[in-house]
Amino acid sequence: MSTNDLRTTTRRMLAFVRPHWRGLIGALLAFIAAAATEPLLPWLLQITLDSGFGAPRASALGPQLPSLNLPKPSEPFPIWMVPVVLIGLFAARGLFSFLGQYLLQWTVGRTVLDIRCALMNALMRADASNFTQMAGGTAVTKLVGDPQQAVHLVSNAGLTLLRDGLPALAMLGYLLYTNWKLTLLTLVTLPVMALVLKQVNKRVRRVGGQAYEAQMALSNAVDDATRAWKLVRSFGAQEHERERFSTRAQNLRRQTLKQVAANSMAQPLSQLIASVGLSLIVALAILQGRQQGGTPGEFLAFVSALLLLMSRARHLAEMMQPWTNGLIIARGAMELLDLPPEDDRGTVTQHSGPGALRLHDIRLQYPGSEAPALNGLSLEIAAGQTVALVGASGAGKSSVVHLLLGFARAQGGRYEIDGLDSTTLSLAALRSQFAVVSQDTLLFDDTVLANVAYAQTPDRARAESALRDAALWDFVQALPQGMDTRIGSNGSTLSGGQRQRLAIARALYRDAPIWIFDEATSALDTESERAVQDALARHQGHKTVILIAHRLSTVRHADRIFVLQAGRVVESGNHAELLAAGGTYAALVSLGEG
Ligand SMILES: Nc1ncnc2c1ncn2[C@@H]1O[C@H](COP(=O)(O)OP(=O)(O)OP(=O)(O)O)[C@@H](O)[C@H]1O
Repeated sequence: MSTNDLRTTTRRMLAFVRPHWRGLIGALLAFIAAAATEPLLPWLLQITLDSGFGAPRASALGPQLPSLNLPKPSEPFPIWMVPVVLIGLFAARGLFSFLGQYLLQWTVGRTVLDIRCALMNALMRADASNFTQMAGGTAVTKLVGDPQQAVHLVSNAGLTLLRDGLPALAMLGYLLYTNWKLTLLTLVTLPVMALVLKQVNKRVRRVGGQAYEAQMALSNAVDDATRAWKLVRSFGAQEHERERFSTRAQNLRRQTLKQVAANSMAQPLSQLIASVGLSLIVALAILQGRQQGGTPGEFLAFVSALLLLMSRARHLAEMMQPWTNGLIIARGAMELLDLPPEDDRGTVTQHSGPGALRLHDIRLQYPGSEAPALNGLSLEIAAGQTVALVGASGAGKSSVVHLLLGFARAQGGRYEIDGLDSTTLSLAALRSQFAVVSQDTLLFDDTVLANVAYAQTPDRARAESALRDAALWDFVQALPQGMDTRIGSNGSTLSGGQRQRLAIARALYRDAPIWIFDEATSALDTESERAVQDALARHQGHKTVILIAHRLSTVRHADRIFVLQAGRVVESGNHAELLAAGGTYAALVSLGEG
């Protein structure tokens, strides 16, 4: 992490804190008020001693403290005042401390919330390509753990800056006032100390970055092992996963140790430099005292003030490490803010058409891949038509879906929807035209109803109709809480076929003009598949339906079948026409039947 990165991250953090500055100022005032009660304690003690026992007896108590030039009570005060004032003082101090902590945490909490929401926002806007590279655990750590930890570390460091910085300044003023020559000489050691601390900090930043990466790798290992728990157990791979985890955990331990070692170097090094400076100054002070005269009291006052300043300065130097570590974590999390967002330049934000599609000479190549996934692909689908895309694995069927939904942009060719160039539509407007059931069934840890009416206002009657069409109504009705039954993480309490039918019901519920079924019935038994096909047939003519299936029996009733090969359409027609043509489709059918 470079100094520039540190500065940028600090600016970014401050931008998140700024809206909550009132909380921060409130906390600061409360801390100052709490600190201000401290000198009152010795003063009260003095009053108690001087007046509580009657008239002051100078001979017994020795000389008055010269520095405490405070009002002296002349009359003995009533005894009941002792507990009242003492308790009142402690109560005020406690209250201000509590208020300071509370307001600080309020500010921290608000800031963390804002950062988390901004990160989630960035994640939701990020281009699809980001998700193919990002591990699930990474996003969780960056959104959940990192903001809290980063703001906590940085705010604690900031608090130290206030707690020690202000008294250090005051002490410096006092030293300059009493002996400016010697004090200025003391400051000579500062550049040396700054140089050493800079070197230490450089190392802290480097090993801190490595420790952060190691932590991310560990989170991802846990994410893999829990998400793929069935696979892990069926492969008997628990030991393998344990070892993968243990290797990464060891690495994190090593990196953390290096981090702690780097952090701990700051204190002894700064103390060593300080001791050189201190011995020099003390020697000079004695020399000055001998030559110019001066009382041992003056000498003692100067040296003790110097020691106090150094102790504060040491705390300030130590503050750099948590500050840097906090910023390293913050930068890691805020990387999400820099993810390239989706290319959403379309200006038409509302579209409601019949669902006609035209792709002409499309060329699509994924970033980083050698060959284009779609290479001169052309096809036309009239509104209300049911069409099928077939072809060998890797022919480009799913890439057509990616293109239609705007997850990937074509590098060449033209994609029209209802006669409009798709790039003129905003992504939200474009996607509102589709309901998709994808190859990998994705469900949410919520009720059946919430899954069917996903991200829309739930309408029970409409959900029931969608569940009936998806041949799942009988099953849902028999559940203990019907549509209000929770289905577990990714629908873990359902069978594969039930999960797929629920995903179908979700697509049917969405009132979009174009339905895409990408291998959507692969997990269904023949009876359920027939039921879904019957439901689709009932909508035929009202909806544009795109079916993608390896089992050709499921697409034979389509109005038109497009056969894809190496990213382009090589044949099209209905089942009978394509069989009669005796081309690729006929070969695929005979392969399937054979
Ligand atoms: N995100 C991606 N990044 C890079 N290449 C990709 C990506 N997705 C797909 N591809 C490549 O694009 C080509 C077409 O893939 P696509 O998924 O469209 O095929 P498909 O016909 O749907 O295959 P299947 O029937 O196996 O699902 C393949 O060569 C694949 O490796």
